[in-house]
Amino acid sequence: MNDQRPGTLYEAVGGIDVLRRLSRTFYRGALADPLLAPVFADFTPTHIEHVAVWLAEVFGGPTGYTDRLGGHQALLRAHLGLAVTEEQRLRWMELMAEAVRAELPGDELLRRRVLEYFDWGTRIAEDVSGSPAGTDLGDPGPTPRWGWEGLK
Ligand code: HEM
Repeated sequence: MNDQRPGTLYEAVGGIDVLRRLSRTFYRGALADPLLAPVFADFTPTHIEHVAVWLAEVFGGPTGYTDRLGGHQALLRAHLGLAVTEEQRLRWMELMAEAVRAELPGDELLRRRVLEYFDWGTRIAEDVSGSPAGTDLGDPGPTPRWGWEGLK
């Protein structure tokens, strides 16, 4: 993991509009998928924007999720009670990998780092989703940051 590059993953993906497209393409797939659609029964279009804003912050861009949307704790709380299975997590990863191939620049290291973040993050989402809605998560600390060498 010593393949250092200058700048942030946020800059390398091409900024917020690319992350919006990534999020939109992913949800188009997820909502059409028989295994995932039931999990997203309460989906609204704001979801697409919120995921893009979260990813921007994780990848070293603007801190909009912490500033306006409740930060790390709100992100974790959104997954409480969903009871995500490992099979659903793996399907989520497959659909995100397709979205990454469709929407991100053709830079293999960049794509790999982004998918490594999703592999890490979906395991946390699955774990948290096993606790009931409203569970007190304590202070999870600041929003995680992911760069060219993974978790910062
Ligand atoms: C790195 C992995 C993940 C990220 C970055 C992520 C991101 C987010 C964000 C930002 C929200 C809040 C949306 C909003 O405010 O409207 C959210 C909610 C949600 N996520 Fe995830 N998520 C991840 C993994 C997963 C997985 C693996 C599943 C299920 C298979 C999942 C299912 C959901 C659902 C159903 C909601 C909506 C909950 C509600 O109704 O409020 N997420 N996610």
